[in-house]
Amino acid sequence: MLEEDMEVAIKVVVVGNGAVGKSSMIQRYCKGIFTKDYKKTIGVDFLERQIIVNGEDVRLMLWDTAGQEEFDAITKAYYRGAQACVLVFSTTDRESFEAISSWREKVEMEVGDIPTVLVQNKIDLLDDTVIKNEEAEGLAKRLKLRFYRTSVKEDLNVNEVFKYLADKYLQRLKLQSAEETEVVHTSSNKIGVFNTAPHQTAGDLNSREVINLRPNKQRTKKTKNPFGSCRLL
Ligand SMILES: Nc1nc2c(ncn2[C@@H]2O[C@H](COP(=O)(O)OP(=O)(O)OP(=O)(O)O)[C@@H](O)[C@H]2O)c(=O)[nH]1
Repeated sequence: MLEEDMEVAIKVVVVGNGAVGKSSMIQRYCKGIFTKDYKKTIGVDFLERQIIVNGEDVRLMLWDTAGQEEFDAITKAYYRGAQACVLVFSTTDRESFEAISSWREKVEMEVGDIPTVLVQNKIDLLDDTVIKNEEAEGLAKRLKLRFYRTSVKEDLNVNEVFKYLADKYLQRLKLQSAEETEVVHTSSNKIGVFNTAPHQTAGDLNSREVINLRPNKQRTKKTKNPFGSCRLL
């Protein structure tokens, strides 16, 4: 259990070629709607949703980045600080599948290794697929990523994608907390050893053994408003 009355906020970037369904996926997840119209994302957009994962309040901030290369310079800046990533390609767009590795590199260059998931969207159009199942699964294996097939249109597997990422992020956070506790524990043992030197004062010890407690989690105060779970900012 993490601290009470605190909620974990996770910045998630959704990336992939144009028209694969990134905006639609975020809209489906945060607003529960799907539209057939294609409106190219200019730069970056963001929506958020609060969920409970393993008893923890989690606020997912979903950043919708433009898939068109012309916006690359703008979108890259928004990867900074991202804590999880969704890589999306479309069942009916071969190029979007082949571009996945380069999208991953772009994100990794900015934020390193963060919880990431590979998503094949538009599986309602499987009859027109241009990517074999083995190819998609092979890519996921090569990149060591969990793989989901979604249809934003039919609302298939969208919730699962974000739940998995939140869960994975929380696991890392807990592991990190445990490691920090371990560091404090080890240092305090060392202070005990120093105590055997008769002329040392507490001040001396503190100046030698500095214990760094880093608030390394991005958290916000818990919102009590039950209607605040989905907002357009
Ligand atoms: N059949 C089908 N169409 C979908 C699905 N998801 C999205 N679409 C359609 O695909 C088109 C592109 O969707 P967007 O969400 O705008 O794509 P995007 O990836 O955000 O595109 P950019 O903003 O250019 O990066 C729209 O016409 C959507 O209605 C799906 O699961 N199935």
